[in-house]
Amino acid sequence: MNQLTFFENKALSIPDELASYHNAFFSTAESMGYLDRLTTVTPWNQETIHMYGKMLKTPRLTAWYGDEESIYQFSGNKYHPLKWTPDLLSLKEKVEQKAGEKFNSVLLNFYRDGNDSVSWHSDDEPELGTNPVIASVSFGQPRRFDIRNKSDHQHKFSIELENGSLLVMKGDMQKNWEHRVPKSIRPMKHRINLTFRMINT
Ligand SMILES: O=C(O)CCC(=O)C(=O)O
Ligand SMILES: [Fe+2]
Repeated sequence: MNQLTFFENKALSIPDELASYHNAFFSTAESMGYLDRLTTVTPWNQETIHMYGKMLKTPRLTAWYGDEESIYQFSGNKYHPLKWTPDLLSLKEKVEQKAGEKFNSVLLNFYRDGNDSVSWHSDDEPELGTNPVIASVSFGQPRRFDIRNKSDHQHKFSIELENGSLLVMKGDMQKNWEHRVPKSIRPMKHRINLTFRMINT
């Protein structure tokens, strides 16, 4: 069973208007290949963020790829993307076909173990536009993905993002909802997540 929330024995998935989930979008063998190659060839970075007057290290490693003009502004910094690799371009094409959308950039997250995480946030930067479609691919260790309503934190959903899965977020998912990947006290192996985005330039 993948879903963690249940109602009368029926698994509750994310409402269709917020996201669609595709398990085994990539085969296990394909996924393991991508995980291995992306782990080793990506120039991973650990960003520092300013929070509560402290400089904190982001609890995961990241990398940003995309078309040259897909510059991403965050906390007063401008991030220039790395150039597409053949692997990332082929992933982008498959994901674009399924999502029925074009993307010009991808953010890679590397969760090294259960201590790595991403805390509650929405991907609502202005350059993503209103109601963006964001396609999220996961390789490696399955991790829990939580979603909660911004105005009612008790209104929430959880799913497990499995090896080779594709989650397409859409509608008002970024406007009215937040998401996270929580830390886990159970031992966790490597996971790489890729979120394909269209940055308006
Ligand atoms: O790792 C994930 O599944 C989510 C990553 C995420 O939310 C993000 O990069 O904005
Ligand atoms: Fe996100």
